[in-house]
Amino acid sequence: MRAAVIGSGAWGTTFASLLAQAGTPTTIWARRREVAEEINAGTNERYVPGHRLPSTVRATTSRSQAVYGAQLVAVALPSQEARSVLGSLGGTLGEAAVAVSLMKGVELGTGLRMSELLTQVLGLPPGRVAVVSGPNLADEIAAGQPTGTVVAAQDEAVARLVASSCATATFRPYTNTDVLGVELCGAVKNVIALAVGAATGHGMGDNSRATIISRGLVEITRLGLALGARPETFAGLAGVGDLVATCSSPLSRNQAFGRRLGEGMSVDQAAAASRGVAEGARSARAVLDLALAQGVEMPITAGVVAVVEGTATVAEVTDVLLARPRKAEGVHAPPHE
Ligand SMILES: NC(=O)C1=CN([C@@H]2O[C@H](COP(=O)(O)OP(=O)(O)OC[C@H]3O[C@@H](n4cnc5c(N)ncnc54)[C@H](O)[C@@H]3O)[C@@H](O)[C@H]2O)C=CC1
Ligand SMILES: O=C(CO)COP(=O)(O)O
Repeated sequence: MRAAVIGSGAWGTTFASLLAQAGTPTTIWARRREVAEEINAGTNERYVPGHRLPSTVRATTSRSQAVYGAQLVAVALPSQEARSVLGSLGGTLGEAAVAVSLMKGVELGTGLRMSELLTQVLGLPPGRVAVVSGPNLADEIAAGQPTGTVVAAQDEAVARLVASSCATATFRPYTNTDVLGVELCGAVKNVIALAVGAATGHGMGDNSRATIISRGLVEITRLGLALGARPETFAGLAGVGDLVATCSSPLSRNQAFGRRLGEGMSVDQAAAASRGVAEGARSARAVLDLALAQGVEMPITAGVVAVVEGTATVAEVTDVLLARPRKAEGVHAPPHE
């Protein structure tokens, strides 16, 4: 077994290390030559500072060379860049190769989840595309801290294959066949983490944070159910697990991005200060468009879109959310009369 990882950022490099630790030699595609050379010398200080990479992790700046002969091709790019980066690989993967999305976003304009995008751009049947999503802050995993994750694929056998290729003594994958649900959880929790950060930056405390997390989970669940996800997925590692990790960890880039907005920075300033991609900032609009098309209400997500697009301040969004008609707690509860 040989694997390729497209993307040499925090998660791509860390996931490549997991694959290598699990016994699968892995080649990373890096956009920049100096990053590829550094990985070949055993480190990636910008994205995985302070860690040595296994010797069976290699890197190249040639996409076709990275995927040549790979039975597993994992993709860890910013979601909005995936289409353009992967375009040249369409139809080049081996007969039995499996593509794995490590990304947590929704494509703007098309509303495609990343597994759908991989299917389309790489020319693969949906059954040969898997996703990995869960409470997986790259810095902690690179440091060898234990965590669980979810590997989802339509075909349980494909999910098991991917799970066995990345399982280590500290990285414990569970399998799931609810690809849609697992993927939506990952994309929407980034939007909710951004909202939590914005509230914190604006001076709100733990009660506000917990309220946004809980009502955020309702939004994720509402959209997921409307699109056909399975309810139990939301209570699992990819749902509650990742929502809690991202909304409570100071390591989260999405939360930090939101906090900077809450403190008064512009979107451009917050992006410039970010340690890496903050998917929630760009996927929020795509998620909201999906919700609008389904007639699903997502008021926190709508608030994030308004702040990111500059049509409302954090203070104005807070007022709007608090002034909404009161209702019962349920996912589908109508407003009180
Ligand atoms: N970092 C983390 O803890 C985790 C990240 N993810 C997800 O994985 C995906 C990738 O995230 P990270 O690796 O953390 O991002 P990152 O910001 O650390 O790295 C992104 C990588 O993509 C490359 N890139 C950016 N724009 C590009 C372009 N136009 N063309 C080619 N390459 C480009 C960068 O050079 C870099 O190598 C995101 O969807 C993220 O939500 C998922 C789980 C954990
Ligand atoms: O997806 C993640 C943790 O599971 C990483 O979150 P951030 O992109 O907000 O850092």
